Amino acid sequence: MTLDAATTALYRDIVRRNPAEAEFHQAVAEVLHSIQPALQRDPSLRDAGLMERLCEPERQSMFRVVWTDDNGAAHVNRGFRVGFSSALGPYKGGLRFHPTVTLGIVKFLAFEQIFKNALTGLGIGAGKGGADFDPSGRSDGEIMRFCQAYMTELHRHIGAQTDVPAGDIGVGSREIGYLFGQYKRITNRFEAGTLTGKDLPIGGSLVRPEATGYGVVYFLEAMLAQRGQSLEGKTAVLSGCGNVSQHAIVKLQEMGATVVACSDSSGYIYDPAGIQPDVLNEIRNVRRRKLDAYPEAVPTAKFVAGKTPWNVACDIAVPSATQNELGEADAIALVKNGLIAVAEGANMPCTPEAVNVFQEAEIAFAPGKAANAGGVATSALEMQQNASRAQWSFPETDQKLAETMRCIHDICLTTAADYGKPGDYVTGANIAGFLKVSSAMNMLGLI
Ligand SMILES: NC(=O)C1=CN([C@@H]2O[C@H](COP(=O)(O)OP(=O)(O)OC[C@H]3O[C@@H](n4cnc5c(N)ncnc54)[C@H](OP(=O)(O)O)[C@@H]3O)[C@@H](O)[C@H]2O)C=CC1
Ligand SMILES: O=C(O)CCC(=O)C(=O)O
Repeated sequence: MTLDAATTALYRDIVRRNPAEAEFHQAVAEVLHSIQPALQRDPSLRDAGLMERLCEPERQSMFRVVWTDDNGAAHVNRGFRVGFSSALGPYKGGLRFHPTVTLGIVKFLAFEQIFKNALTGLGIGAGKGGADFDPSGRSDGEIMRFCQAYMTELHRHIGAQTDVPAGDIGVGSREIGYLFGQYKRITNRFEAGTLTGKDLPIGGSLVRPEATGYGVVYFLEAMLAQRGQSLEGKTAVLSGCGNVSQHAIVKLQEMGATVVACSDSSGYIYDPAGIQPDVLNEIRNVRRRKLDAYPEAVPTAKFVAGKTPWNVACDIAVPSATQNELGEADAIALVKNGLIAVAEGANMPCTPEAVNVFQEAEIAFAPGKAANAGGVATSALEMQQNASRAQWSFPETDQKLAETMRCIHDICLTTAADYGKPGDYVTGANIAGFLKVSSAMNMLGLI
C-alpha cells in the first residue's frame, strides 16, 4: 500500500534526521506501509504527535569501551544502548557484539523490538544495544575483560525496572554471566532481573536458550496448520548455526522435518540425511570452530565455501543469521525450487524485494517480529521468575512459550483479516503491535 501524504512527509523527515541509517529507514518504512489501513480507519492515531514519537527513540547512549587483550595491548570499541519505547514496560532487548554494529543497526533492532515485544502481551518495552567488538578468535579472558569494560558504562543505564538487556549475535550465556558479574560488583546488588539469558545458577530460566529457535518452529507449525499442512516429512534449510538456528534445527527434526542445510559467515553445510544438532553443538559451542569442520565429523555432509544456502531445494526456509541476508534472487530461487513457507528466525533477514516475491507467490511468510518473539517472551518469563525467586520446570516454561507463540500467530492472522489482508502476517504483526503500543502511549499522556 502506498503511503498517504502525511506519512510520506513523516518518513522523509525521519530519513533526513537519521542520515546513513539505511536499516533503520527500512524497518520504519515497512511499519509505516503496513499500518496505513489502521491510520485510515482511525485518524486519531495521528493525534498528539503519536507517529513522530513512535519513530524517535526515547534515549540513545553511545560510549567508549576500553579493554586490554592477552598481550596487554589496549583496544577501543564503541558501545551502544538505545531505549526506544518504554510505553509497555522497561526497555527490553538484546546486545549484539559484532564488527558491523553501528547506531543505525541498533536503532533498527530496537524499533523492531517495539512491535515484537507488544505482540508477546508480557509488559515489556523495547531496547537494543551492543558494540562493534569482534569476538571471533578472542580468548575467554579477553571476552571477560571486554564485557566488564562494556558494563562499566552500561550499568548507569539499566536495571530490572528500567532497561533489561539480554543476548543477540555474539552474546550468549557466557557473555551475559560476565556482564551480570560486573553489574553486581559495581552496584553491590544481586538484582537478577537486570539481565536475562543468564545461566541457571545465577538466575537463568529453563528454556531461554532454546526459546527463540523453538518459538520459530511453534509459529511455523501454527502457520502450516492454517493451510492444512504440517512439518512432518518436510525439508528445511536454515541460515546461521548459532543460538537460534541450533535450537530451531532440534525442534524441526523433532516434529518430523529434515534440515538439510545451515550456514555461517564462511559458507554452508549440506547433508540430505539431516544436520546433526549434537555435532553442530560440539563444533560451534565447545570447539568454537567454523562449519568447514563439520564434514570431518559427518562424512556424508559437504561444506560449500563462500555461499549462502538459498539455492538448496526445500519446502521451508528459516533465515536465522542476520539482516538482509536473503535477497530477491534468493527468494526467486527458493520459490522455483518448491518452497511453501518462510519463518524469519533473524531480525529482518529478508529484503523488502524478497518479501514481495514470497507474498506474490502466496508462500506462507512469517516476519521476524512475530516468528522470533519466543526469545524475548521467555526473557520476560525469566524476569517473572527472578521477581519471585522461583524456578519453573522445563515443561511448564516450554508450554508457556508454545502458548505465547500460538497467541501471537492468532493475533497476526485475525488482525490481518480484520484490516482486509487475510493471510498477510506482516500487516497483521505490524498493526497488532502498533495498536497495542499506541493505546499505551495515549494513556501515558504527552511524554
Ligand atoms: N538469540 C536470540 O534470542 C534472538 C536472536 N534473534 C536474531 O537471530 C539472529 C541470530 O542470532 P543468534 O543465533 O542469537 O546469534 P549467534 O551469534 O548465536 O549466531 C549467529 C549466526 O549467524 C551467522 N552470522 C552472523 N552475522 C553474519 C553475517 N553478516 N553473514 C553471515 N552469517 C552471519 C554467524 O556465523 P559466524 O559465527 O560465522 O559469524 C552464526 O552462525 C540475529 O539476527 C538476531 O538478532 C532474534 C530474536 C532473539
Ligand atoms: O531476550 C531478549 O530480551 C532479547 C531478544 C532479542 O534481542 C530479540 O528479540 O531480538
